Amino acid sequence: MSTPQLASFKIPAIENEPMKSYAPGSAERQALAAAITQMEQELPFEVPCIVNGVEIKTGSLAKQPMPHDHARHLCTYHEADEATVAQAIDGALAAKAEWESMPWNDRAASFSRRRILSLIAATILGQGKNTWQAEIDAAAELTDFFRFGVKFVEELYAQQPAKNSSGSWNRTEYRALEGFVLAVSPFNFTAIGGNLPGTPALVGNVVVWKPSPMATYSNYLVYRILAEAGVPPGVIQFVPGKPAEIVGQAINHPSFAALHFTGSTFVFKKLWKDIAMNLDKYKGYPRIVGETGGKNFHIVHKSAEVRNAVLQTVRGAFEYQGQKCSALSRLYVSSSVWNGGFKDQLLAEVAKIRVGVPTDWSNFMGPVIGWPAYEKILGYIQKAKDAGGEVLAGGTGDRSKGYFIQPTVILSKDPKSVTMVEEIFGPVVTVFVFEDADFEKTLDLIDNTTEYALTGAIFSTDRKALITATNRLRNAAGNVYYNEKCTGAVVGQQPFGGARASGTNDKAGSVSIFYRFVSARSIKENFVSVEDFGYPSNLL
Ligand SMILES: NC(=O)c1ccc[n+]([C@@H]2O[C@H](COP(=O)([O-])OP(=O)(O)OC[C@H]3O[C@@H](n4cnc5c(N)ncnc54)[C@H](O)[C@@H]3O)[C@@H](O)[C@H]2O)c1
Ligand SMILES: N[C@@H](CCC=O)C(=O)O
Repeated sequence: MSTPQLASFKIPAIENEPMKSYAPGSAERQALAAAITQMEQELPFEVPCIVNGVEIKTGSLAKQPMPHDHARHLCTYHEADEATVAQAIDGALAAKAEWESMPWNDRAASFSRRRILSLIAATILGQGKNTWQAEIDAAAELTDFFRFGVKFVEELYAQQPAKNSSGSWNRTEYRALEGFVLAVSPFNFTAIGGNLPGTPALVGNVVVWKPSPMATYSNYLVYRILAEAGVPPGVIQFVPGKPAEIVGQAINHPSFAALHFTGSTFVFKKLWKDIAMNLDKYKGYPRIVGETGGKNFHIVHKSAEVRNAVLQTVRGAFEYQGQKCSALSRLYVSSSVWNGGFKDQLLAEVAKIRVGVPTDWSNFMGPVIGWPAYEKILGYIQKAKDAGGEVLAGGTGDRSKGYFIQPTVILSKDPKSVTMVEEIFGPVVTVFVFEDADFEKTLDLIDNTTEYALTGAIFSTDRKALITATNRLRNAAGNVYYNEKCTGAVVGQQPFGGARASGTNDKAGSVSIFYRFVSARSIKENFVSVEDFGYPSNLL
């Protein structure tokens, strides 16, 4: 028997989750310190796959090391094998009918969660974020994704045909996709881990979720939080393990209906091609949603307020060790500003940055995520040097205990040198100084230098310069900031995503993304019987 829905419910008013400051002596600092200590005492945790709400221990074990202390690991996890993935897909498809037909308010209730302290601690220890970065991610952004998601779906469902001809009623129904959604999430945001399965599930889809090996424990806690909040068994299947195998098996399945991916451009393009090659296997045309890499810029006009531009640059480039898709990595500065104090202030501020374990409150930067990232980032610094780049700050690393790289500033005379073009995903910013008179030429350069188009910021007190830059850079970034760093988009405030090689720009944190995970059905009901098949125009 279907469940009656006896009212049109309104969701409670929502605001962005207030962020806690963790100031010295505050209750939240004390509580978080205790949660971290407890987690450190209890680790390593054992993480199973979870299929149909049941823990599966395959026995094929992998570790998630802690990037600040690589000899120790936060968890050991069971890698999903072929049988487990098959069971996850079958189980999700079996859970689909009940979930998609559940009254919307009941589905929504499972996503109206509150912050969880252990998730912040897991993000600090497992992904190397300092407290503030973990707070904006695992507490604020995750909560916002879910709560605003509920509001966006309410808005989506309210979109109904504008007109009804006399004697009829038109309705639009937002069906879940036919089949299952595959969510493949990155290491760098616990919130994105939750959002990738959460968004499709909110609109009634069932999801097979493969988390990043480097964020397994925090993502497992997200799964548990959702399950405890009421997401039924089978609706989200948690299958950590070998990426290529698990993802390959899922996209080979005839019921594969959508990919919800965030990660590198390289992997996304590969998956898109694999899906295209499988097209004849599928029942429909799979939806492909992917937010990927960036090569984000700041341009500092001669009219810029220098102090603000410097400090925003430091945060944009070095927060979370530059491991945000939105991180600043190419900086264009007008020569009068560069020589008139920007350079000196930038280097003085960078020299103040403390790099070290994320559990030490005074560290602004922590470790990069792992050994391959460490090698890759230092490799890019070497390539920049080989190409004649001048390392003004940093350039070195220490991997004896954790993967630490100093904040690095490179000055390049060649605006198309390798570190101006390719995504590094680490604490490295390359500067190009342009003549004041070449502002417009530099805008074209920004537009043409990389394949990416994710975020950018314009620093100027001259409105005309802001307008010119905004127009000339129309397709160079999906998120643009004036006099503010190019990172830190907030759900419900700056819908996030870029175009070109940076992704499908479906705007996480807005109603737009939900359209990608529904397949609308138009229903027309007629209340007036016809009396003859002929038309008045047929009458003689
Ligand atoms: N645009 C955005 O919103 C956004 C947000 C966060 C991160 N990112 C991007 O993500 C990247 C960093 O994250 P990452 O290192 O986790 O990315 P990644 O591409 O290495 O991994 C992303 C996911 O894909 C999986 N994967 C890796 N190789 C695979 C393969 N061959 N087949 C199938 N799946 C595979 C990984 O296990 C992970 O779950 C950066 O490029 C960054 O710019 C983008
Ligand atoms: N919300 C983030 C984007 C996440 C990318 O990794 C920001 O804008 O900093």
